[in-house]
Amino acid sequence: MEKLRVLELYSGIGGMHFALQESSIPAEVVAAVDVNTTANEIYKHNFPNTPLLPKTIEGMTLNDFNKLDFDVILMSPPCQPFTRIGLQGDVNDPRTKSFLYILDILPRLIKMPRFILLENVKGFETSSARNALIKTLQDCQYNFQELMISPTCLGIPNSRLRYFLIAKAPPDSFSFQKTTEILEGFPKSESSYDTDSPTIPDSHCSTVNGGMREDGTIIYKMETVQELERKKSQDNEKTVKRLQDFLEEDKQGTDMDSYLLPPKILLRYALLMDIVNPNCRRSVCFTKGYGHYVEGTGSVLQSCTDVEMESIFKSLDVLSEEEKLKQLSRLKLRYFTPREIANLMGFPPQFSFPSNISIKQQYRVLGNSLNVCVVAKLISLMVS
Ligand SMILES: C[S@@+](CC[C@H](N)C(=O)[O-])C[C@H]1O[C@@H](n2cnc3c(N)ncnc32)[C@H](O)[C@@H]1O
Repeated sequence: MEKLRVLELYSGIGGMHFALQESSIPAEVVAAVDVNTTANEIYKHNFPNTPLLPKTIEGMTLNDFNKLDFDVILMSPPCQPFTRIGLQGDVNDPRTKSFLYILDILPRLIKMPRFILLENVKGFETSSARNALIKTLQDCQYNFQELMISPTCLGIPNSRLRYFLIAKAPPDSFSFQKTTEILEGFPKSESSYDTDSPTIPDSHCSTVNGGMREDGTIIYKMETVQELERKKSQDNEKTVKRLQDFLEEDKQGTDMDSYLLPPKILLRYALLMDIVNPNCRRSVCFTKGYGHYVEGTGSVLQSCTDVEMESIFKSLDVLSEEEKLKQLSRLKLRYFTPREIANLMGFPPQFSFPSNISIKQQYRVLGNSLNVCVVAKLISLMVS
């Protein structure tokens, strides 16, 4: 098979490029396009030989696209216009402009790409932008399939439910039976997990419900019975790996203490966080605010497993601030490191950050990226 020429749009830190490598499809990225300086620096650090265009997509002319002579588009357009907790500006949000521009360019290309893969947040499927995408693909006679997939489908203990669309130009068709429905998980024949095991309910990256005391000091977690049940069933799901497989060793040189939750955060938010331990088989979606905003941005790790979490939380209410802190500190709650989040997101060991990129920036770009294993499997599925 001749090498496929791939155009990576909204390339960020190169999640799509890593997925392409992971899929083992003979291919080369002929151009990556992104406007973000930090993301571009990280991309260049990891893929020094890939042509990276640090410009806006709408700043590229039809001629620029034609000259790239690509067979595949891999893209994850900005998701803020479609997030369920956001304003849902959809096509009226200026951040959707570049995507609409791509849809306008597509039918006018000298050579339309054979394959297109798009990733976006849950919420995109009900947007006008999605309808415009479907109309363009139908007008251009593409075969396509929409899917909603979380890495838990692949036995990875992390929820990151995302919308995907894979498209194939005629006369090629998919190796699986396509449907007009949005598939939940991979097509049956393609995933032994899906056929052999029950679907694991995904947390949908939701934030944890909470409430504040009248004096404003402590926020209580109001976990529903269903949430507790879901967590329990996820932790019992033997086909999903344990978090310990994704953690960094507490080796010399990694200053794990710097990831411990500071006392102020512990006192104020400990009851609101999604706390997991190395034996768990789940974690919630890590977003770009992780390590900065506390609520709903990702799980925190109980690194001292000798202490029973329930025993600490049970009596917390009646304790003084000082005692509370003492009790909570016994759990050694810490943030996941960027490397651990990258591991959960399927980034290979050779992925790294340039030394000048701060931890906050690392969390931010990882939160904007994607699960490499999920996309690798989708690329294989699309091209086979
Ligand atoms: C959801 S992130 C994609 C992340 C990427 N897939 C990764 O693995 O890191 C969207 C990216 O689109 C870029 N972007 C947003 N609007 C753009 C535009 N008009 N032209 C080029 N890049 C844009 C942002 O800088 C951001 O890096």
